[in-house]
Amino acid sequence: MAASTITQNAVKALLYEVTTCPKPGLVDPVDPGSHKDMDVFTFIDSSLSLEPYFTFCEQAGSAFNGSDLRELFEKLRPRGIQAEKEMLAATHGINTHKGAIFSLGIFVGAEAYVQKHPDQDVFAVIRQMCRGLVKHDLGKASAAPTAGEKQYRKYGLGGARAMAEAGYPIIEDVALPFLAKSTGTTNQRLLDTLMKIATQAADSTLIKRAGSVTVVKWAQEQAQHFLDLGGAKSQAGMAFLAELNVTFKEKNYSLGGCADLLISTIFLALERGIL
Ligand SMILES: CC(C)(COP(=O)(O)OP(=O)(O)OC[C@H]1O[C@@H](n2cnc3c(N)ncnc32)[C@H](O)[C@@H]1O)[C@@H](O)C(=O)NCCC(=O)NCCS
Ligand SMILES: Nc1ncnc2c1ncn2[C@@H]1O[C@H](COP(=O)(O)OP(=O)(O)OP(=O)(O)O)[C@@H](O)[C@H]1O
Repeated sequence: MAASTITQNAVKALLYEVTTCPKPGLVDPVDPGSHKDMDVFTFIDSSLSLEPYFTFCEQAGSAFNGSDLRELFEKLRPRGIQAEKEMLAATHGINTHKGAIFSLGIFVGAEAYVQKHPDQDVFAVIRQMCRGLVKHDLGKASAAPTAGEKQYRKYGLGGARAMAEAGYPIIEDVALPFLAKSTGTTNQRLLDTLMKIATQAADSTLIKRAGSVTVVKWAQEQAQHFLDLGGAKSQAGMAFLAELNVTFKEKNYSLGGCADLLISTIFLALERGIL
């Protein structure tokens, strides 16, 4: 049976993001960036493996009729852990989409819920779904802390979880309006939107790889400089982006979190006919 529109747009969003080129440090069709263990084909395999997961998230969102939306998030989470395993089976053990399984799964569930409850707003629904998430996940010590858990202890940054609990303000207030107003080819619009996200995000993948939080301000300044030069539609912008890609690869930097935020932005843009 063909997947529904929501699920198709989720998979499409993953494929649009990896196709966008050239992204600094990230995997795209001509360059795996700072990710030597994967390439665009790994991302295609990973994206298609996640279709049953998005179908689940969509059905769960569509069927949910309770009064406490945290219960919807609690339904998605164990299925998300299974989806991580399915991704790793499809990629022979490589983490291509861990962050996207988390954030896009939330968006798919929320969007399906909103389609059944059209008086509600998707970002407000996400805020209700993820209420208390940072305290719940990061408020206790863990035996084998992840990068996100370590950064919470060291810098007080809540990473992907804090972004979800706040209802993704970077997407609602910055990325989606920016993409809606953007012009040019799809690739130019998506590159500019990625860099717009990078002017504001505190990306836990970047912090982990740099081993320092000061990298955040540096990366935000680089992204702003690219946009100030005229972005993807300008020769100066594209020349600067090529230099930035070299710097990212030399330093083994990656904007994995920004890529995930772009993926969810693309998903909503497809849902709303902006792309
Ligand atoms: C919260 C998640 C992303 C794990 O976080 P973790 O502490 O392992 O890592 P970390 O915080 O560094 O981020 C993981 C990924 O999130 C993305 N990310 C990084 N920064 C950001 C940001 N500011 N905003 C959004 N996404 C980001 C990146 O892709 C990164 O690789 C999720 O995988 C999770 O909940 N894992 C626990 C198991 C689980 O419940 N899985 C199912 C989720 S539905
Ligand atoms: N096009 C892309 N290229 C690379 N990473 C991406 C891309 N799109 C999204 N990401 C995100 O970046 C994350 C991968 O980052 P990273 O490779 O640092 O994680 P890791 O495999 O846990 O760490 P390491 O490679 O240091 O062992 C994934 O969770 C994924 O969600």
